[in-house]
Amino acid sequence: MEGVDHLADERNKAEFNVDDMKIIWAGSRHAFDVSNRISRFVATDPVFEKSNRALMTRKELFKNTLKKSVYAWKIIKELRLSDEEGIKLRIFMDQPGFLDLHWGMFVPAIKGQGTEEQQQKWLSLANKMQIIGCYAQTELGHGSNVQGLETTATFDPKTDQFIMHSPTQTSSKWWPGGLGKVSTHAVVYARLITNGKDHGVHGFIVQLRSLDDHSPLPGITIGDIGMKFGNGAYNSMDNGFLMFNQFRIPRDQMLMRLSKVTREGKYIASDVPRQLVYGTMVSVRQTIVSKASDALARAVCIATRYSAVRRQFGSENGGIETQVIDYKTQQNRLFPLLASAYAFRFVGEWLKWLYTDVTQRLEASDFVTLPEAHACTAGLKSMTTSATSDGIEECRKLCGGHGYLWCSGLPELFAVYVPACTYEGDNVVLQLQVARFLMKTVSQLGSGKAPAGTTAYMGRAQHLLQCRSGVQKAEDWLNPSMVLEAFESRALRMAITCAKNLSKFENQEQGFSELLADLVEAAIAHCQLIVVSKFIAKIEGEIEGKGVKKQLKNLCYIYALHLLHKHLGDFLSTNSVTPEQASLASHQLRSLYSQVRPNAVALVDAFDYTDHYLGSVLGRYDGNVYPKLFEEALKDPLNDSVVPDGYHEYIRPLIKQNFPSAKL
Ligand SMILES: CCCCCCCC/C=C\CCCCCC(=O)SCCNC(=O)CCNC(=O)[C@H](O)C(C)(C)COP(=O)(O)OP(=O)(O)OC[C@H]1O[C@@H](n2cnc3c(N)ncnc32)[C@H](O)[C@@H]1OP(=O)(O)O
Ligand SMILES: Cc1cc2nc3c(=O)[nH]c(=O)nc-3n(C[C@H](O)[C@H](O)[C@H](O)COP(=O)(O)OP(=O)(O)OC[C@H]3O[C@@H](n4cnc5c(N)ncnc54)[C@H](O)[C@@H]3O)c2cc1C
Repeated sequence: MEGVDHLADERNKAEFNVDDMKIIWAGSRHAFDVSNRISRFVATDPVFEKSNRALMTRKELFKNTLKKSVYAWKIIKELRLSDEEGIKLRIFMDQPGFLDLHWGMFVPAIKGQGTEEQQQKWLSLANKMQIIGCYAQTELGHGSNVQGLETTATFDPKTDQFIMHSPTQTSSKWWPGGLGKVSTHAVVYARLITNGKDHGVHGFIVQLRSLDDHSPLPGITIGDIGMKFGNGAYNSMDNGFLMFNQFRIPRDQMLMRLSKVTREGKYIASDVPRQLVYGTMVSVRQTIVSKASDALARAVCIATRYSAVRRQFGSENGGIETQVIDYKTQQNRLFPLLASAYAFRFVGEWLKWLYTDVTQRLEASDFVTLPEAHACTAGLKSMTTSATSDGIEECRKLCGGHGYLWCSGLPELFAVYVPACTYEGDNVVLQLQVARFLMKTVSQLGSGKAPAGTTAYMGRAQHLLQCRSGVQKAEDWLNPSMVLEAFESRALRMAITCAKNLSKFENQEQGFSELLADLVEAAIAHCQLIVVSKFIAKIEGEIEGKGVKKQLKNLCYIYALHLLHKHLGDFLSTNSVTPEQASLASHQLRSLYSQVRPNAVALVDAFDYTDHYLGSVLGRYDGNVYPKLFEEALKDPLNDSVVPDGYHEYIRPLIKQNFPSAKL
C-alpha cells in the first residue's frame, strides 16, 4: 500500500537513537547535514533520474552521462557549492563518468607532482573545467608493473621539446577513464629519455584534442576500448586507448616537482624518494576504502530491508510466515556484512587521518612514514574492495530470486563495483606490497629499531609468539584485549613463518616467488588486524547518543569473531586459539546476532540513503516491495504489447509446425 511504512514494526523495535547513529556514520553533524541535503536535492531533480539506464544503448548512456555531468557542474557553479558539497553531488549522481577522473586523478596528479608555476597555469584551467583531464598510466601490455611501461618521452634539445611516442602496440595507453571520448588533456606516464639515457617513468601533461573542435591533435590516435561487464554499470565511462606518433610537447609540460630536465637536457633528480611519482595512486587508494564502506552499506541496506519484508515457511495453522531475517543462516551471512560496512567506515576515517599526516610530513621533507602509508593504503584498498565485491554478491543471494532482477539494484551495483578489485592496483599485487613491508619489518626485529604505527605489535614479538589465549568462556570474546591479542598473535606468527621459510632460500627473490600465496595470506591477516584494532579504538572512544555505543560494540565483535570463524585454519594452525575457544567464539557470535536482530533495520536506516541512491525496489525505505516489483515489470519494453514482436515470424510457425522455408 502506498504511503504505508511496511517496516514500521521493525523500526519501532530499535534500541538506539537512529539520528545519533546517522551522525556517527557520516563522521560529524556537518558531514551528515551536507550528505543529507545534497542526496535529497539529487533525488528530486529529474535530470538525475537513473532507473532507465539498463535499457539505454551505449551511445545513449554515454550522452546521458555527459548531460548529467555538465548539469552537475552547472549546479556546483551556480549554487556556489563547496568542494565537499560538489563531491557529494557527484557521489549521489551515481553514474561513473569523466568527472571522477578529472577531479579524482588529473587535478591531484598536477597538485602533487607539478611545480608551483605548473600548478598555477594548469590548475587555473582545470579548476574551471576549461580543460578536461584524465590519468593515462596503464598500457595494453602493462598495468600492474608500472616500471614496465613502454611509452617514451625523449628530450629534443634542439627544439626544447619532449617527443612522446608509442614504440609498440603494447605501449598503447589502454583503460584510462575519460580518455576515450571526453578528455582534452591527460597526465601521461612515460619513460623519460635524455641524452640516450632512460630515467624511468615520469608524468607529463599532454594536450590530446583540439579545444575548438575536439578532434585529436596530429600524431595522436585515440578512442574508446569498448563495452565492459554488465548493462549500464561502468559503461557510462569512456575508458580509452591512446597512441603517440612522435608527438611533441614543450619541455615545461613534464611534471617537475620531483625531478627536472634543464634546457640543456640535464636530468636533475631531487633527493625525495622516486616513489612519490606514485603519489596520486596512494591518495586514490585511500578514498577507495571509504567508498568500499559506502558500496557495501548500499547492498546491506537492500538485503536487510528485504529480509525483513520477505516471509517464507514457518506458518502454523495458516498464520503468518517467518521473516527470512529471523533465520540464523540469514543472520550469519548478513550481519557480518553489516558489521563490515561499519568497520570499513571507521578504518576509512583513520586512513584519511594517516594520509593527511603523511602528506604534511612529506611537505616538511619527512619521509619516515611513507612506507607505512603505502602499505596501509595498498593493503586496506585490497582487503576492503575484495570483501565488498564478495559482500555485494552475497547480498544478491540473500535476496533470493528477486535479487537477480535488475531492479533490485544489486546486479548493477556489483557490475560497477567489482573492477575496484583491479583498478588502482590489482588486489593481489597490492597485498604483495604489504607482504614486502612486513618481511622488511620482521627482518629488522631485534636490530634496535622498534616497529611503529600499525606494526607496533611486532615489537611485542617475544610475548606474542609464546602467549596462549586466555579465553575461557564465551563472554571473554567481548574483551577487547583478548580479541586483539588473538589477531595480533595470528598476524605475527604468520608473518614470522613466512620470514623463516624465506630465509631457507639462497635467493630471496626466488623465495618470495615460491611463497607468494602464503605471503598474501600473511598480509591479509595484518590488514584484518588493522581493521579490528581501529574498530575497537572507535568503540573505546567517546560516542554520543542513546544506545549507540552498545550497537557499535555488538557490530565490532561480530566483525572480529566472524573473521575468526572464517579464517579458523589460520588461528588454529598458529595456535592463536584452541578449538574450544573457537567454539566459544561461535557461541558468542550467535548471541550477538540475536542482539543485533531487533536493531537491524534501524542500523541500515542510519546510512541515510535515499531511495534514489539505493535504486532498488527490494531496498525501498517503506518496504512496499511487491506492488513495486509489478510496476517495474510492466515498464519493461517487452510488455509494451501482449503479443511480442517475432510471434508471426517464429512462435506461430513453430506451434503450427509450419516452417515455410526450412530444410530439415
Ligand atoms: C565520485 C567521487 C569520486 C572521488 C574520487 C575517486 C577517484 C576515482 C575512483 C575510481 C575510478 C577508477 C580509477 C582507476 C585509476 C587507475 O587504475 S590508475 C592506474 C593504477 N595503477 C596501479 O595501481 C599500478 C599498480 N602498480 C604499482 O603501484 C607499482 O608498480 C607497484 C607498487 C606494484 C610496484 O612498484 P615498483 O616501483 O616496481 O616497486 P617495487 O620494486 O615493488 O618496490 C620498490 C619500493 O617502492 C615502494 N613503493 C612502491 N609503491 C609505492 C608508493 N606508492 N608509495 C611509496 N612507496 C612505494 C615499495 O614498497 C618498495 O619499497 P622497498 O624498497 O622499501 O621494499
Ligand atoms: C574499470 C577500470 C578503470 C581503469 N581506469 C584506469 C585509469 O583511469 N587510468 C589508468 O592508467 N588505468 C586504469 N585502469 C587500469 C588498471 O589500473 C589496471 O588494470 C590495474 O592496475 C591492473 O593491471 P593489469 O590490468 O596489468 O593486470 P595484470 O597485472 O595483468 O593482472 C593479471 C593477473 O596477474 C596477476 N599478477 C600480476 N602481477 C603479479 C605478480 N607480480 N605477482 C602475482 N600475481 C600477479 C594479478 O593478480 C592478476 O590476477 C582501469 C582498469 C579498470 C578495470
